[in-house]
Amino acid sequence: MLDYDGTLTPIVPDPTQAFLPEKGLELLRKLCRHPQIYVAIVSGRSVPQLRYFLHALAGEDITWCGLHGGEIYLPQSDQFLRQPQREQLQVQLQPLREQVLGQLTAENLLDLGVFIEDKTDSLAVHYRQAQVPIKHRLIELMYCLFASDIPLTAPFKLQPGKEVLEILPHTFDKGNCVAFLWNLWQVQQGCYIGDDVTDEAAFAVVNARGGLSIAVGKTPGTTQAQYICSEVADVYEVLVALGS
Ligand SMILES: O=P(O)(O)OC[C@H]1O[C@H](O[C@H]2O[C@H](CO)[C@@H](O)[C@H](O)[C@H]2O)[C@H](O)[C@@H](O)[C@@H]1O
Repeated sequence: MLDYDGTLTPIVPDPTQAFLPEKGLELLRKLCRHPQIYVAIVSGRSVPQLRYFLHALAGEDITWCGLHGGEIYLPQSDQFLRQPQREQLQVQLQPLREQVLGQLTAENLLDLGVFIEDKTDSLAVHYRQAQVPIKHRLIELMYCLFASDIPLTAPFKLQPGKEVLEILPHTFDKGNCVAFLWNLWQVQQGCYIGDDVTDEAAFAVVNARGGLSIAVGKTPGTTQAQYICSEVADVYEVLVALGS
């Protein structure tokens, strides 16, 4: 089970440009064709976005988990699983979307390197390209909104990531997603590789089930993962070892 951004592909300034290097594609293809391995991508991106970036793997036996587990496509049964309350949550997200957009516009933050990636069921507010004072102001605004307007924000959590704050339903969680796949596949030996705070929930589940957890770019003491790799190139070495 593999995270996408920062794990299979290096972090880049523009999220629309996070294409998978050819070597990563080759390794994933090989793993997908391995008779004893199930492959899943477990990402904060939506499933359609992941499949766009990885269109070269179309037709391969790969399970797609998007929106931090909020949606899962299982190719074996051709099933697209979504959270049961999805439509109601989309309706509840709309006034919060308008509130966030209104506040960012009022403070001109959208002209200063902040932008919203709208994933329909969730919003990612990116600030990688903003100056430090702007980042601080944005973070303050978002946390104040969540602390002050409980009726508006209650169905959602504010989840930090790499230079991003995501607004998403509480049930969208990589730990739940990994537990679901583990049970579905009746995994004997599982491995999860990820790089971000959102991957910690997945590490915890894998650790509790006796699997292998690997964090990318972390320092000891900052992650629950059992092992650390320093960069994406090291992840590829692990994939080579897993496939052989
Ligand atoms: O769970 P992941 O696969 O790691 O996805 C997490 C988020 O990744 C993307 O944003 C991050 O990567 C961008 C490209 O390298 C980078 O520009 C941005 O600063 C990072 O936060 C993606 O845009 C989000 O939707 C994902 O939730």
